[in-house]
Amino acid sequence: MKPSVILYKKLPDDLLARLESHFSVTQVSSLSAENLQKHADVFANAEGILGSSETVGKDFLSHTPKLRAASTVSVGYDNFDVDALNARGIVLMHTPTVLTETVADTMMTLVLATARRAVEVAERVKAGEWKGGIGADWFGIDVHHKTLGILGMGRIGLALAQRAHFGFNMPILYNARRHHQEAEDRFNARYCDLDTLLAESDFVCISLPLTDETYHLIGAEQLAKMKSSAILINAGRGPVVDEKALIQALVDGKIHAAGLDVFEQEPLPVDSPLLSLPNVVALPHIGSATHETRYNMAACAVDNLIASLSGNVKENCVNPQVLK
Ligand SMILES: NC(=O)C1=CN([C@@H]2O[C@H](COP(=O)(O)OP(=O)(O)OC[C@H]3O[C@@H](n4cnc5c(N)ncnc54)[C@H](OP(=O)(O)O)[C@@H]3O)[C@@H](O)[C@H]2O)C=CC1
Ligand SMILES: O=CC(=O)O
Repeated sequence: MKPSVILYKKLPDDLLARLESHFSVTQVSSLSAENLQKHADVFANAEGILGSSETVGKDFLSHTPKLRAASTVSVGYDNFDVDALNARGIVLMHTPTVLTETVADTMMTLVLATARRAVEVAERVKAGEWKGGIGADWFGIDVHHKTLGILGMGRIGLALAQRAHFGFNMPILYNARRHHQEAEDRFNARYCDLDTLLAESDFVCISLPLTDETYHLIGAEQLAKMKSSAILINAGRGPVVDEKALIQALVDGKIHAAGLDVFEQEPLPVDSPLLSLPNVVALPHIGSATHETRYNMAACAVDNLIASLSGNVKENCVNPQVLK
């Protein structure tokens, strides 16, 4: 008999067929309490789950006594209680690498859009305000040759550094837990502590995961250390930045602008003050959202679930210690 798995995200037809050739698949709309109750038998027998964004913690695990593997269609896994998975010996698989270049493109989009005020001035054109030669109130600031600071020099940070160094001649500063020789050799990136990065960067770009250590890493104190001409870009996770402090810094002119793909609460509430600030570009968490990359992520997640439930894991495992 095929192992039973629960799918809580829509998949393209060919990938669904691939999943169904290995497993007995039950598709649910979400992992809500309502669905857990409605499909209690299915959850009780599930050996694997595949989907994204939903919280998988102790409560969920109490409904899935036979679970052996979880496959998330994302690289970030802060929505999983990894300690609880480890305690049960459940393998957690994710989708690094396939999305790296696309997310770096999104970060560069935010750098350019905020510096050149692309969204704001395009709105003014649509509103019929372009009536003659434009004046300084339409101008932005240069990106090329400015200093780009990267918080988190992992896969995405490295791909961003590549774009900034080769494409825009930008000096690169970075901070991570360790030095990254590849970034220093290929992009002439300079490792520095957080305070130095904040003080010297024209763009502070966050490509960090959300962990206990990175929660509110950027708050009022850190924002005050940035140049008043600097721009903050966050495509890591919303709670890495204290959003209230960010709003205050933007309102007070402590920093010049912000480009955000992630927020403390998603979807961003329609009454968020961020939405009424002209110097904010807010994207709806589209870091990896291209047709090609989302397909590749889904394919990777399907392969990850097949590999993990057949005891054939070679890559993309968050907690390899449970495999031993
Ligand atoms: N907006 C979006 O749609 C997307 C957002 N993301 C987010 O981006 C994150 C990064 O992805 P990816 O680059 O693949 O991950 P990596 O694991 O390759 O890189 C993470 C980097 O963060 C650094 N880091 C972690 N903790 C700390 C800390 N406490 N202090 C300083 N540096 C730290 C790591 O340091 P070290 O190298 O020293 O270990 C590493 O350089 C994801 O976890 C996810 O949250 C990812 C994809 C899409
Ligand atoms: O935020 C997206 C991810 O893949 O992580």
